[in-house]
Amino acid sequence: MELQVAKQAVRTASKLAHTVAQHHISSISKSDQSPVTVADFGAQAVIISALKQAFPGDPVVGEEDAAALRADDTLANKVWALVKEAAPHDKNLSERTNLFAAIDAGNYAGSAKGRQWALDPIDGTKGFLRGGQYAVCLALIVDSRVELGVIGCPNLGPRGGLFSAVRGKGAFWEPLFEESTPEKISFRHIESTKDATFCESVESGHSALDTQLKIAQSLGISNPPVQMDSQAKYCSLAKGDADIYLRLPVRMDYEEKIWDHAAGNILITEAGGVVTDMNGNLLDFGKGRTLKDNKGVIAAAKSIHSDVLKAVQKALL
Ligand SMILES: Nc1ncnc2c1ncn2[C@@H]1O[C@H](COP(=O)(O)OS(=O)(=O)O)[C@@H](OP(=O)(O)O)[C@H]1O
Ligand SMILES: [Mg+2]
Ligand SMILES: [Mg+2]
Ligand SMILES: [Mg+2]
Repeated sequence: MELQVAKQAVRTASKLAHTVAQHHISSISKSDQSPVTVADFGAQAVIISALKQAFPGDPVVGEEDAAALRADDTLANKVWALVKEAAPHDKNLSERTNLFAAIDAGNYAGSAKGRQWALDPIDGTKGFLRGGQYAVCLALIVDSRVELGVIGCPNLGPRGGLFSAVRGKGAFWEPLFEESTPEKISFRHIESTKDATFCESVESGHSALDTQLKIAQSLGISNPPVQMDSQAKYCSLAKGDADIYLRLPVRMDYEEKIWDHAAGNILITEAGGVVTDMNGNLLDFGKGRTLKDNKGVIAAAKSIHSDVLKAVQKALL
């Protein structure tokens, strides 16, 4: 039930974003200087509305809020038109006033106990703006642990990708905009770290790419890294296109957001990988809206994760 609802909602939101991407996209700048677009707001509205219909009692930790729309009627009308086109029969979104409430329902502060959804309506908004990779990411967290994750990647591969994982059930790929049987995916088998390929951030402000280069060298890696925005990085590892994703903090005061990692986290573990922080601890999704207790992210195949962790710790001594 949860999986079907999450997949349908991510498909609808991905279609909305993909439609916006066919035209010139403008963005507004949030208080942290990061960009947000009409597609981020629209995708958050349709996903939260679908969740509230199926699971009215479940809280949602979503990235966006409706403040900018409440203050700008033209912007609100644009988002409303997208939402009506993407989800014309949604009863929770029958009037424009419902739009703000749906988006603002993502304001949950997070908790260590019980169910909560983590939603990144568009992850990699910068990638979205440059026509690169971006991802619609939704995860169900129960008692601080991710139980289900769904990621829509409109630009990953010729048919896009809908990635999904449920704890204990494996990781799957299917084309994003067609109905077809999901295919099981997994990490590729590699014997040694020297054969590995990194998948890394595009933004040097999001991850210490210079340090990562040194770590790659210390692991004997000569393959050039693959750079892409968003949780499409986790998807690439899970389907065996790359082997290591490092996200090493550039600023020690930055706390990673749970919606930037939750769906990718279970996709990795269900595809045969391991995710820890740079101290080797599992990510704790029960500390609020951020991963307060973790610094850095290391995702890799089970067979090489401990070697990668050692190399990271040596490089940061
Ligand atoms: N300083 C800093 N450090 C780490 N992460 C940050 C930082 N600033 C922003 N963000 C978050 O990065 C999210 C995008 O990450 P990506 O992996 O797509 O970025 S990139 O590959 O580095 O370009 C991006 O998510 P979206 O806003 O959903 O695009 C942000 O939540
Ligand atoms: Mg994000
Ligand atoms: Mg986002
Ligand atoms: Mg953002």
